[in-house]
Amino acid sequence: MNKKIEITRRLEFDAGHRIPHHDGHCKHVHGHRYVIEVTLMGNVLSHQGHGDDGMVLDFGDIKKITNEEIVQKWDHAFLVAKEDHALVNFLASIPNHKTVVMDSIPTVENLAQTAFSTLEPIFKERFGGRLNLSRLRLYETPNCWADVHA
Ligand SMILES: Nc1nc2c(c(=O)[nH]1)N=C([C@H](O)[C@H](O)COP(=O)(O)OP(=O)(O)OP(=O)(O)O)CN2
Ligand SMILES: [Zn+2]
Repeated sequence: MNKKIEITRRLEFDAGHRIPHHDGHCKHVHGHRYVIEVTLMGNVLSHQGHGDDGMVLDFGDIKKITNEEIVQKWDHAFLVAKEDHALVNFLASIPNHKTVVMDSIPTVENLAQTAFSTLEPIFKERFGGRLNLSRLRLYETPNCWADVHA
């Protein structure tokens, strides 16, 4: 019996953003402690004598890839929409500021979709298609999150 199993690794990062046309307080520059949960689906490996025996994938591999591709890029960065010209120009005027200019408004939905579409092909390519990114959850606050499903 070797059923497909989902495993999830959670990582956290801090970033600034604003939603420029928001009707409420989110139009102001502010930040969040984001939490990203990366869920992979696959079969449990039967690799007697290997470190990954009994695993879908070592949690350490999920951590390493998610860190390299998302967390290190977005942590302590300001995530700004390219259409938010005033803020893009202001951030560009600060020497060495860590700014990530996004194609879309940095809502939690859009950030989650960006993270999903960045990570999905990487997991597929590195693990020979035996795994798939089945869900990516991004929390913007403890009460607000978005899920992207494969
Ligand atoms: N669908 C979305 N709605 C909102 C988003 C979003 O990304 N997608 N973002 C915001 C704000 O940026 C903010 O992050 C959320 O603020 P708020 O609703 O105040 O959330 P809190 O958890 O801080 O609310 P509490 O009332 O303090 O629990 C707004 N909407
Ligand atoms: Zn916010």
